[in-house]
Amino acid sequence: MEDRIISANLMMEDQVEELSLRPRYLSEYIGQNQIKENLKIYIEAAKMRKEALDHVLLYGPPGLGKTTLANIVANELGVNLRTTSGPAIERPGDLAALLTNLQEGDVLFIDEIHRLHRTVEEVLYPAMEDSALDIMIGKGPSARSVRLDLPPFTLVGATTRAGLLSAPLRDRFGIVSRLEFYTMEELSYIVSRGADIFGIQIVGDAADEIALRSRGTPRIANRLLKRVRDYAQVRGDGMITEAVAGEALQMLQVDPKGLDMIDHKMLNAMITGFRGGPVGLDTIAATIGEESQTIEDVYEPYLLQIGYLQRTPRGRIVTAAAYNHLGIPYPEDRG
Ligand SMILES: Nc1ncnc2c1ncn2[C@@H]1O[C@H](COP(=O)(O)OP(=O)(O)OP(=O)(O)O)[C@@H](O)[C@H]1O
Ligand SMILES: [Mg+2]
Repeated sequence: MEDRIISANLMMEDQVEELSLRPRYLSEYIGQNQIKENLKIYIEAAKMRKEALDHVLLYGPPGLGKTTLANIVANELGVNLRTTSGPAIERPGDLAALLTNLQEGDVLFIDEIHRLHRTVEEVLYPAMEDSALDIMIGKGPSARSVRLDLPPFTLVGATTRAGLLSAPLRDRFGIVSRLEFYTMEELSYIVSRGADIFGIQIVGDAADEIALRSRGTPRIANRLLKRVRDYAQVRGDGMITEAVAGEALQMLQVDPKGLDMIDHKMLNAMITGFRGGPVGLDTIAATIGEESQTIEDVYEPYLLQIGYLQRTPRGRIVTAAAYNHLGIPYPEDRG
């Protein structure tokens, strides 16, 4: 995948700054109000009962705040957080080692949990359900399974693709939350908060302008803010005015809806090559030279959300709204 300014994926340079921008408590976490409200109650109840919080599954497109929430859950509970990811756990023994090192009430965060190996996943079932670990001792006919007790813990799983989770795994999460794209107002607030943390001045209209182009995604809002900050420092006096923000965003080739070159390429290819669809995902992918999975996880969710694309059983369709945005006449015979 190309590195693009509005990519919701993490680039190296961002990782350090992400740490400083990342909210640490629910009170600093903007938006996702329903999820916050629920978590607040569950966390408080678990603390009152002095029990581990039920297992939590967080899912949604990249950059919406899953990792951030996992950290917050541990902070709010006042417990340790162990972080790992699906592909990082190669063998069942690796997971067993992680689990036996947990202290009572700890949070184990498994990112990209849909990528757990099957054999590893099976270790999780008794761990999640009974706080137990089944270990095989010996080999061949004399092999037997021994059950070890684990301290009660909370598993927080994150994934961009809940659909790929096996049913037995999904069913073992007591709390399942889908993160939604953020509203303009929320993103504008996130931008202003970021500017505060960076110690730069930004006018409200400029924050709105950045929010508008952030594809409902805090990670993109923060990244655009940083690029605009650079521009303001070099071309202006450091203050982010509406004019400075406008010029900087223009230079970044992100259009007023937050669409970039790749979105344009994809929509244009579907319109010129396939009369706007329906086109199968794999065909789109081949036409623009991207992977189907990247399109499905990263590019498409926002286009679906703003109603520029539609999913049908026969493939994706470009909507009239998208034609309109691109300034291309909508074919009359399509009603
Ligand atoms: N609710 C929020 N309020 C303020 N900032 C946020 C919020 N959610 C996310 N952010 C910011 O966006 C950045 C990206 O969030 P995070 O890493 O949690 O996303 P993610 O869902 O885990 O993404 P991925 O799927 O790529 O792992 C964070 O570093 C943080 O600065
Ligand atoms: Mg993450």
